[in-house]
Amino acid sequence: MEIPFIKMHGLGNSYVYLDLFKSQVAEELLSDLAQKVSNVNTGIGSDGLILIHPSEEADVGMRIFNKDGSEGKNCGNGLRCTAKYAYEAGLVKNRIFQIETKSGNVDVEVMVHNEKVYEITINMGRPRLSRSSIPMVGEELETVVNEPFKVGNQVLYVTAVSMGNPHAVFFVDTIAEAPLNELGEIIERDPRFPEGVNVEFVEVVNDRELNFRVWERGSGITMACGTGACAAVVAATLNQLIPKNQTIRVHLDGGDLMVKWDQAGFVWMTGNAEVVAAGTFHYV
Ligand SMILES: N[C@@H](CCC[C@H](N)C(=O)O)C(=O)O
Repeated sequence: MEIPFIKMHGLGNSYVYLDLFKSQVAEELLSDLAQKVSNVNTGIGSDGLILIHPSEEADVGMRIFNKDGSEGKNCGNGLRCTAKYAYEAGLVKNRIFQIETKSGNVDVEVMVHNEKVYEITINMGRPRLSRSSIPMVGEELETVVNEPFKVGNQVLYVTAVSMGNPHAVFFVDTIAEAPLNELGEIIERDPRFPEGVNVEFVEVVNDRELNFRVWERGSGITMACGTGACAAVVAATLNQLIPKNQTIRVHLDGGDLMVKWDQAGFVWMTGNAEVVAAGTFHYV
């Protein structure tokens, strides 16, 4: 089967995108297709697959599948790429529009120069903080902030945040010491997170900057995670490491995102998105 695709990335977090306004793929093939396109040797090479589809609730819809074929409910970098594509391909006519995700609709604004989108701001909604909304097992509390979290012989301290998908944030003294390879997969699959978790290590540089590295659920180490950067700002605020209602520059492996958790409780993310390639994937 020949499947038309576009490859895009947000700060190096790359996905193969299918425009389902133009073509269709059967639901039962999607998980397998995500694994195949993601393979760097036998596929296109990406962190997963994203579907851009017609929506009855918003202007356009987005679904995300991780590299291992599992479906996620939200994707910050994917949202910026979807927004860029939707505007440039004429799926939407205005610079301000809505995208539907499996975790709700988000408001989007694209900045345009010569008909090209060069920056995207997304209202990522209010973080969900209760233990059951992560979800994380244990006594239901309003928040899970700096809670001791034993992994093997070590005790780490976790702050848990849902941005529509689950994040476990750990603060480290220096980002170079973030134990991504050693602990990323172990924490992702820890039974205390029944749906798995995205794992972030964060260094507070000062009250306006964070250094950030991520192990993503279903994809492993990636160069950036938009929902993760939002979760990091929320977690740093909850731990009183940065002030609320201030724009924070988050340094990810693939570049920077600007994130603000505002007075009304909404998290705003601003960054760019790039098109890498377009073509046809030969799916067998
Ligand atoms: N890269 C994403 C998040 C993708 C989904 C995530 N791995 C999950 O399973 O929740 C982002 O930019 O937010």
